[in-house]
Amino acid sequence: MKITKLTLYRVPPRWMFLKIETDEGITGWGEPVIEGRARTVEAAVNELSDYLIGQDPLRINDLWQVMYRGGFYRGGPILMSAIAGIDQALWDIKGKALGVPVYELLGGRVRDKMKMYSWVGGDRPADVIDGILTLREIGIHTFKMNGTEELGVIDTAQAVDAAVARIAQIREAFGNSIEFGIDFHGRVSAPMAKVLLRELEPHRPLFVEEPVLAEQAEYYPRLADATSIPLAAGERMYSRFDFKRVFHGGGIAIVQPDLSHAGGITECVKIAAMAEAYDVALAPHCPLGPIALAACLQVDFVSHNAVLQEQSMGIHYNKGAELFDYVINREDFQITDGYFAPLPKPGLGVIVDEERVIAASQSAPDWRNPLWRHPDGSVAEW
Ligand SMILES: O=C(O)[C@H](O)[C@@H](O)[C@@H](O)[C@H](O)CO
Ligand SMILES: [Mg+2]
Repeated sequence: MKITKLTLYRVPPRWMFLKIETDEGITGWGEPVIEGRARTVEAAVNELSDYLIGQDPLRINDLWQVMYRGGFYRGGPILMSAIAGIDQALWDIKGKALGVPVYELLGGRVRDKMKMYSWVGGDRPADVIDGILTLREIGIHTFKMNGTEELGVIDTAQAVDAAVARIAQIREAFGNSIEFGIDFHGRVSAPMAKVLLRELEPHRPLFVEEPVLAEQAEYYPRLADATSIPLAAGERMYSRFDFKRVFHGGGIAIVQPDLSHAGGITECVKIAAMAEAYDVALAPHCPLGPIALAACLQVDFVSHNAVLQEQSMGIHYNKGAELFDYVINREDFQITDGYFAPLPKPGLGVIVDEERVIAASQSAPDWRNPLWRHPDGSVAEW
């Protein structure tokens, strides 16, 4: 079998889908994108296609090494997202060629269902209570929300109290009938993370995500020593080589590699295995589309330490399209009492509505994340 063509579609809300065609009529789909830099990843995928056209798509490991090691400069969000989406599509082709879901190619399922969670509240974490009440109606009991708005490197007791009060309200309203993670979203400095973690401790969040920016990873062990709240990170780490420093340094209880940013299925199953060796849980990051989610689920079902799966239904970013709008077999993404069933179909398990993708790609927005500023006019972490 030979790869004949790569086609990219940028589609609302902020996703990009890749279709890889072969000379035997089998096509694979992937989702290579970095939110806010889709056009840059588009260019990277097009450059990498030089290594792919004419090659055997079933030799995923070799193609992965060629794409990664073939360039003198490697790693980082753009290149690893491009490789990720291509890798997803190659696994999709292989599964379809052999008539089995990808998890069968990775040794079969270690579990019968996979626990998921939903976002509540938006960029500025307001009315999370209503969001939780609505989602509980459809059997979802685990949530995630942003922990703060803009926060200064050193901020006020008032700002800390506002962040904590929101969380206290949730526990007051729901007790421990629900669970929730708090995403600091990299908005919190190391000194303020220590303050916030201490104040949040009594409310027992399931985890605190990105307690500091990934570039401040050396603080993870110190912050972990200062709190009993499990710390999570990973969406802004892009390969085993980024994660190995975090495993070695310690402090992170849950790693969250993004299947569309960290080199795809080939790389993320290896990151999951490294995590297991350090007794670290896996909770793949996925605020993106259905192909990325399907790739996550393929890894979840073969990873003993997979504990939670993010998905973007109702997320505040999905303006202009919802998670399953481009999926024909949405019934396969069965959620029962907050758990996904394994995807039954060959490959990644997603049947893409190509017509709808092509139509939507005509009006794809150039999504950018908001640029926030502090009251003094300086740039704030979003
Ligand atoms: O946990 C999450 O989903 C992420 O922090 C998410 O909010 C960001 O990755 C966002 O997609 C960046 O544009
Ligand atoms: Mg996050």
